[in-house]
Amino acid sequence: MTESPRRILWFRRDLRINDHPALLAAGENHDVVGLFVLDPTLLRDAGGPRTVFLLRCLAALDAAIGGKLLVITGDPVVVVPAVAAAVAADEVHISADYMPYGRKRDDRVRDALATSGVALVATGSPYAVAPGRVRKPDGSNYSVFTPYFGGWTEHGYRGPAGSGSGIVWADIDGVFDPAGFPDRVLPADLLEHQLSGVPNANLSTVAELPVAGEAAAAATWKEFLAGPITDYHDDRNRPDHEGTSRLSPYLKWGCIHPRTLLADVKGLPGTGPASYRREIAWREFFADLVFHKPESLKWSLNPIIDDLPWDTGTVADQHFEAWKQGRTGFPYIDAAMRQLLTQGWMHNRLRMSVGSFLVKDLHLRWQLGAAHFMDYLVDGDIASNNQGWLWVAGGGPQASPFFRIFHPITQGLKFDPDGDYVRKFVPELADIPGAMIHTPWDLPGGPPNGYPMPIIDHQAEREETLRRWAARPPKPLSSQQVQQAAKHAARLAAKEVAERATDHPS
Ligand SMILES: Cc1cc2nc3c(=O)[nH]c(=O)nc-3n(C[C@H](O)[C@H](O)[C@H](O)COP(=O)(O)OP(=O)(O)OC[C@H]3O[C@@H](n4cnc5c(N)ncnc54)[C@H](O)[C@@H]3O)c2cc1C
Repeated sequence: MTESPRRILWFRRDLRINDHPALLAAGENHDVVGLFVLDPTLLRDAGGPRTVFLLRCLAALDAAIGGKLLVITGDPVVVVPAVAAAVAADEVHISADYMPYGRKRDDRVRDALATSGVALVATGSPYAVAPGRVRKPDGSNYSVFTPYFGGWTEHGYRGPAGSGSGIVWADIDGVFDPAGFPDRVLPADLLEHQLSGVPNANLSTVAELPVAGEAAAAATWKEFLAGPITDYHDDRNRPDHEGTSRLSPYLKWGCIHPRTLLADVKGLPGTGPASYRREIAWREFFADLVFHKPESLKWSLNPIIDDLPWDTGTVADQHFEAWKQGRTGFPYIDAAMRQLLTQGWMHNRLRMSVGSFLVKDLHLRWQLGAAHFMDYLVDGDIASNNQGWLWVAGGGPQASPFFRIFHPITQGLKFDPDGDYVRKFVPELADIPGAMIHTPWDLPGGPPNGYPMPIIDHQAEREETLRRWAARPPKPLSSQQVQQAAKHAARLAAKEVAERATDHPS
């Protein structure tokens, strides 16, 4: 045992030192040991861009705490108690995890620590309002965004937790025996990604990942606050503008906390900051939905969607491949799919359009698209991604109706009117001026430079989707559903256009 009391801050999706309630709790009258566990189970499902970005975030965190971050590969149920014993810590502090895997893991780690009298203490979460907190007056959870947003606003959230600069990072040299931890990963390996020994780690990456870490997150946010936020309400729908904050990868790994963002936009005039706050609430709403309905990570909550006849076989496989590679022959769709491959990111409007294209033009299951997104998105977040796909596919409680089908050409003409977005990611078409880029098959001689002809006829596939929907297996409605449908129809008749325009995650 050593003289100075120590606690562990087990970092997970909170890779920062400021506005970090769990870190402040750990550091109260104690030196803190920073620990991150590279869990092979989580790495198995993480795509290359996300894993590489994570490693770079860890390297940045390590530098920020004077090179004192312990990174160890293994099952947290084994690693966390072993490190607690090795550094003689009496408590392990965490930001609570609300996703299904994280909740179970934390329960197991709590039990394992308890056998040696060490407490697992949770303070805060990756959200401004933790999942499960916002409830209807009758105690049930919300399944539609607009009322949730009202409840979330009424519930309120705390201000930022303050700076972590006063934390004393424990000096464990001479206490911690590295020989007992052969799976320790050194900072240099994090940066260089020399992690061939880490089970399941996918280190294939894309060329253009954002700069990682807390300082980069703060700089990105500052830049957004200094300008683009003013026009965010309109610009967030324009993939040809740099109109969104690009904070999603940082929010994913907790390099910045939504509480900080919400505090900074509070009181700012205009529609931009108000819209931004609403988008942050979408992230919280989706986490809340998954908290209450973890099964929605795999299946549609409306079972009719999964029961529809979906395409399989050779042509379906070819279509899926063309979609993944950005070679469908629809420039707006292909630009987005190529942005995903080269930047590990895609604009929200395009996430909806390419999703609709996969599900309603190619008749492929949403789960295929969700998995491909998780392989490539640097911001890949299980709750936002799956609920985003459920929204697109009409499979969630808060969803676009299945019969709403995005048009792959008119969406491009509307949101990328001069074709600048397409031009950036589809070099074969770069010489086509203006809006003509969206319909290259109309050019004399067809699409240039080997760019493909459309792989499907949108109008025909749209009709096919509607045909399959009309022929869906009948499912009798309960009397409660009949009443709800009648109320819903009356409400829609009153303000249909306005409701549909605002009640979708864009
Ligand atoms: C099919 C589909 C899959 C998606 N997968 C993910 C994912 O894996 N990870 C992810 O973070 N977002 C996902 N989104 C939501 C959204 O597309 C991204 O959050 C957004 O594009 C990130 O860019 P930004 O940070 O510039 O967003 P901004 O417009 O600047 O928004 C600020 C923040 O608000 C949150 N936000 C904005 N829109 C949404 C939304 N529709 N749903 C949930 N949160 C939102 C994000 O945290 C975002 O960083 C998905 C959306 C769809 C339709």
